[in-house]
Amino acid sequence: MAVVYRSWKALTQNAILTRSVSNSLRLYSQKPPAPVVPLVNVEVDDKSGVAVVTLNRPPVNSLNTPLLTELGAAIKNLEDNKSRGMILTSSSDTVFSAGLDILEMYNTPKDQLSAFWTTLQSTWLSLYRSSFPTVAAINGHSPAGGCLLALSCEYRVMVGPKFSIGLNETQLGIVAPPWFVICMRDVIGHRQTELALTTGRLFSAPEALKIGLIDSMVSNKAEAMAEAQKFITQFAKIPPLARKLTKESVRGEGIRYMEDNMIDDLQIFMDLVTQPKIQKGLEMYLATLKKK
Ligand SMILES: CCCCC/C=C\C/C=C\CC/C=C/CC(=O)SCCNC(=O)CCNC(=O)[C@H](O)C(C)(C)COP(=O)(O)OP(=O)(O)OC[C@H]1O[C@@H](n2cnc3c(N)ncnc32)[C@H](O)[C@@H]1OP(=O)(O)O
Repeated sequence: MAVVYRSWKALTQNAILTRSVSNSLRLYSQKPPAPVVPLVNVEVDDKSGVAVVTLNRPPVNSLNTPLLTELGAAIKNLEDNKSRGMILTSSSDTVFSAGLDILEMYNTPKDQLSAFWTTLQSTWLSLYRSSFPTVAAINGHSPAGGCLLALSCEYRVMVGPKFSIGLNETQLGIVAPPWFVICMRDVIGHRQTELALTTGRLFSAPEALKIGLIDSMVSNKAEAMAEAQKFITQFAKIPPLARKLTKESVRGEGIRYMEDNMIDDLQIFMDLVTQPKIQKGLEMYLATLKKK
C-alpha cells in the first residue's frame, strides 16, 4: 500500500512540476462538479413515520426512465422499512407531473424505449400494490401519466380550482393502455371512464371532484399535505397485514393484468409507438408544447 501511495505521489508531483503555470491557474479556478440532485426526494416524518415523496424534475416532472427508476427505488425502500404511509407530491408550484416524458417515446432507439416502458410498468406496479397507504397531494396539473400516478394512490387531494387532471392520451393520437383504463374505471366507474377516455378530457379540479376523480379539493399545498396526513392516520389502528391483503384483493384485476401481461403489454407499446404515424403525431405535439 505504501509503495502504491509513494509512486502515486511521485507521479502527481512530477505532473505538477511539468504543468505550465497557466495550466495550474486554470486548474485552481475550475468549479467543483455540480452536486447530483435527486429526481425524487424522500422525507420521513419522525413522529408519524409517514414519508413525503416529492417528484423533483423541473420544469414539469415529466416521467423519464431515471425519474421512474428513482421513484421505484424509493417505494421499495419504504416497503423494506415497513413504512406507515406515503404522500406523493411535487416540488413544482404548478405541475404535479406532465405525464410520460414524450422525448422518451419520440425517435428513441428500441432498447431505450423498451427499458423506459419496463421501468414504468414495474414502478407503477410497486406503487399500485404497495402495502402502505398512499395519498397523492396533487399540487398542480396532472395530465396522462401524472393522472395515472395519482389514480394509483388510495386517496387524491388536489389543489384547486385552476389545475387540471385526466387521461388525455387520445387527444395526442395515442391510446391509454388497459392498466391505465382499469385505474380510471376503479375510481370513476365504467360510464365516466368511457366518456373521459374516448374524448381525452382533462378535468378542472372542481369537475374532477364532481365525478370522484379526486376525493377532495383544497386551496393550497399545506392544506393538501395536512389532509393527506389525516387520511393516513386513520390506518394507525388497522392491522397492517389485513390492510395489505384487502388492498391486494380490491386491486386484484390491475395487479393480475400487469403480472400476466407484462411482455405482451411491452410488445403492444413498442409496436404502437414506433409506427411512423404515431411518431409524426408525437413530433407535432412536442412542437406545439415548445411553441406555447
Ligand atoms: C387496445 C390496446 C391498447 C394498448 C396500448 C398500449 C400502448 C399505448 C402506447 C402508448 C401509450 C403512452 C402513454 C402515454 C401517457 C402520457 O403520459 S403521454 C404525456 C402526455 N402529457 C401531456 O399531454 C402534458 C403535456 N404538457 C402540458 O400540457 C404542459 O406542459 C403542462 C403540464 C400543463 C405544464 O404547462 P406549463 O405552461 O407549466 O409548462 P410548458 O408547457 O411550458 O412546458 C415546459 C417545458 O416542458 C416540456 N414538456 C411539457 N410536458 C412534457 C412532456 N410530457 N414530455 C416532455 N416534455 C414536456 C415543454 O415542451 C416545455 O419545454 P421547453 O419549451 O423546452 O421548455
